[in-house]
Amino acid sequence: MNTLFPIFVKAENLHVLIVGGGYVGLEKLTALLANSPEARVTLVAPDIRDEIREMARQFPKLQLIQESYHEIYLSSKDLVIVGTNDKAVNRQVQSDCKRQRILVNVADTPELCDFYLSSVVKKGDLKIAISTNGKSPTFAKRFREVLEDILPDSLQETLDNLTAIRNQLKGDFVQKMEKLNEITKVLR
Ligand SMILES: C[C@@]1(CC(=O)O)c2cc3[nH]c(cc4nc(cc5[nH]c(cc(n2)[C@H]1CCC(=O)O)[C@@](C)(CC(=O)O)[C@@H]5CCC(=O)O)C(CC(=O)O)=C4CCC(=O)O)c(CCC(=O)O)c3CC(=O)O
Ligand SMILES: NC(=O)C1=CN([C@@H]2O[C@H](COP(=O)(O)OP(=O)(O)OC[C@H]3O[C@@H](n4cnc5c(N)ncnc54)[C@H](O)[C@@H]3O)[C@@H](O)[C@H]2O)C=CC1
Repeated sequence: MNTLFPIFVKAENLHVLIVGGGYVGLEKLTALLANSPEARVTLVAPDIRDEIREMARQFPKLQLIQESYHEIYLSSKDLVIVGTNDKAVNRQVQSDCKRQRILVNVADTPELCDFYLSSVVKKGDLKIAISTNGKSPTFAKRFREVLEDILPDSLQETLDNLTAIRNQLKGDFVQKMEKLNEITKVLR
């Protein structure tokens, strides 16, 4: 059974810690900032890839710390993503996070994750997150590409029109809901 509960997080309201500055750190950082460029992110690692240093120049809320992980860096963090090449460090970060009740993702170790990153389809304001319950991230990536191809760019216009109608509708909640359900029947 797939028991994952999907939510959409306002990452700009959070302070995220990324532990590890290699390929995995870069991948997760890119995924985070592509969706939430205003998120406050601290990345800690003794070796930090040049691409990450370049990103720090573009994203003022990204702070780099060239040090090894220490529990002190969990202070005032809401969410942690760890992907170092040292399994003992990854496990240490995970157990420190659990003790402090901070949600943690250990990039290549599903059993240590409180949450997974998803493949993300974006068409204007529409955002679809895809997960395979950890079964095949590659399938999630391919399915994202399929959805990106078939969703028309005009979708944003539809959403804008529906927002305008939504804002103009009079009546109580139930009346508005009925009207919007009626108008959107053509989408089925
Ligand atoms: C459980 C999860 C935890 C997490 O990392 O959050 C996880 C775990 C693992 N990934 C592994 C490998 C790969 N991951 C990717 C890609 C992505 N992985 C992502 C998410 C997740 N990966 C979470 C589950 C998501 C779900 O529920 O479906 C995506 C969707 C989001 C993102 O990371 O941003 C992003 C695609 C973004 C996009 O393009 O849309 C590729 C393909 C590629 O990079 O081209 C490969 C290589 C091919 C392959 O193995 O499939 C391995 C094996 C490591 C090893 O062999 O050592 C593990 C560990 C394991 O499975 O045991
Ligand atoms: N690169 C990939 O696509 C994938 C990698 N993996 C695994 O994920 C792990 C990380 O991979 P990469 O990012 O490619 O490795 P990498 O070698 O490019 O980077 C490792 C990073 O971890 C940091 N690090 C090491 N000890 C640390 C500590 N004590 N505190 C903080 N940071 C520390 C290093 O400074 C470096 O920035 C590896 O074990 C790899 O086997 C798994 C799946 C895919």
